[in-house]
Parts: sequence; structure tokens; C-alpha cells
Amino acid sequence: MNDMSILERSVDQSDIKITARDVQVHYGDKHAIKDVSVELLDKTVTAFIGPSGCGKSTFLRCLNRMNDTIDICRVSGRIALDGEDIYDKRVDPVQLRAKVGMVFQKPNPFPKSIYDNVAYGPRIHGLARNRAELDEIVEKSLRGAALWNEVKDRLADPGTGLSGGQQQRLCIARAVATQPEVLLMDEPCSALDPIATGQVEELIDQLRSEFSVVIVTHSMQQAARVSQKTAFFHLGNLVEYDDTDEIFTNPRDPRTESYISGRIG
Ligand SMILES: Nc1ncnc2c1ncn2[C@@H]1O[C@H](COP(=O)(O)OP(=O)(O)OP(=O)(O)O)[C@@H](O)[C@H]1O
Repeated sequence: MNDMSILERSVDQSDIKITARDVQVHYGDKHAIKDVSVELLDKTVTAFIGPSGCGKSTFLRCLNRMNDTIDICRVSGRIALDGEDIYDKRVDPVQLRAKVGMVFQKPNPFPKSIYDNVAYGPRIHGLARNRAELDEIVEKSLRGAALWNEVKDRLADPGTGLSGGQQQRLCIARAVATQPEVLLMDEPCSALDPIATGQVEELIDQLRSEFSVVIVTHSMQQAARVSQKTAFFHLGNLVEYDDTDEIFTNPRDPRTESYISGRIG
């Protein structure tokens, strides 16, 4: 391998963070995810794309057991984080969700101060021994979410008083504050204007230096801009998973080709 090919290699294939094997999801009789196997890489942004109802959000929610909260939902197969089965009965889902954080479509700050929104997770998980350490985590998380400069003089103000884009960055700070290893984002920009979307996309790119990021998006432009890997879902199947460039320029499956060229969706 010459130096150039080393420079051009965008992701380290050996660094697998999450492994899913033969995952099936049912909501009652509805078979929403069909036999999905995939390996998601560390320090990489992976985009889940596909037509509405194809199962992107359902599969994303399997990765931190958010589907446990839906009574009729059954998940089978194996999903491992760093080789450990996250569905093992000894795994506490609350601890798991601190490691595998989530940001939702609509910004959903708690009805609390900006400070307390970020401090909430570290407090319940006992990550700070005293107020000074908590202050440090809050500042670091808000800096990490590119929000610190905008809010540092009004940390006691309610989080709900921020703009939509700022609220979404506050939710990212809240997720980052529990020192997660993976960040799941379910259409995080769909409620944001183009400027706020640009800021969150830039942030996603920075977050990838520390975390594995998985993002569900309806925007193929967004997937192309922010991700290094893309998974295309169709009718509950994972049809194609590859480098983002490959998916968009050289898709192997005709269903992927149809979707990215706008013929299905
Ligand atoms: N809580 C639920 N109860 C019953 N069925 C559900 C539930 N959530 C999702 N489904 C069904 O599972 C399938 C996959 O839905 P999911 O929301 O994962 O798709 P998606 O690709 O994320 O869609 P969209 O892009 O529209 O958000 C759909 O047929 C949907 O109706």
C-alpha cells in the first residue's frame, strides 16, 4: 500500500463499534425489520436512508433498546456493543442509553434551566463528585455542542426559551454530557431552518472524532454531506450498506439506484 492509499482511506474497517446479527423486529403482526445484519464503525458517521416506513427509526431504536418502551414491539437476533450483547438480561437499559445516547427529531429540552438540562444525566449517573466537577462537565458538553458562547451568560434561563436550532444543540449537549460512546440521531435537523441545519451538520462532523454517530435522514444531500457510511433500507430489509460515496455514485442494487435517483420514495 503506498502513502496515498493510506491518506485516502477514510474509515478504519477494523474498528467495529456495533454488530447486529439477524435482527428481526415485530410490532404485533407487523414485521418491521427483516433479518438485518450490519457492522457499524467507531468514529464514523453512518446514515440510515430509505423511503418512509422502511424501518430506519425502528432499527435505530434497537441500538439503545428504546423499543423496550413500546409494549407491542418484539426484537430478536443479536446486537452487540464492543462485543457485549446489549439485550443480555444483566444489561440495565438506563445505563445502556447513557452509553448510546439519542437525539430526536423535534428538540425536546426538559422544562428546566439550560444548566440543569445538561447536568441532569451526569447527576443521575453520578459522574460528578461536586459542583465544580459538574460545572466542568456542563461547560465541556455545551462547548462540544457548539453552544457555550451563545448561552454561557444565561445558564439559569429555561432551555425551552432558546431558538429551535439552539434547543437541538442543547439536546446534543445533554446527550454528550453522559460521555456516550455512540450517538443516535433520528432526523435531528427536520425541524430546523437551513442555517441551524448547517450548524448541526458541522457539529456532527466534529462529534465523529469522539463517537460513533448514526443518523436517520430523509435528505440524501444531508447523508452525502455528513456520513462516511450509508445504509439503505427498503420494506424492512437492509438492501445495501457501503461507503457513502459508493452508495451515491455506484449503487449495486437496483432498489438503491431507484431511491437515490428519486424513482421510489
Ligand atoms: N409504535 C409502533 N407501533 C406499530 N407499528 C409501528 C410503530 N412504529 C413503527 N411502526 C411501523 O413499523 C414500520 C417501520 O416504521 P419506522 O418508523 O421505523 O420507519 P421509518 O423508515 O423510520 O419511517 P419514516 O421515514 O416515515 O420516519 C412502519 O410500517 C410503521 O408503521
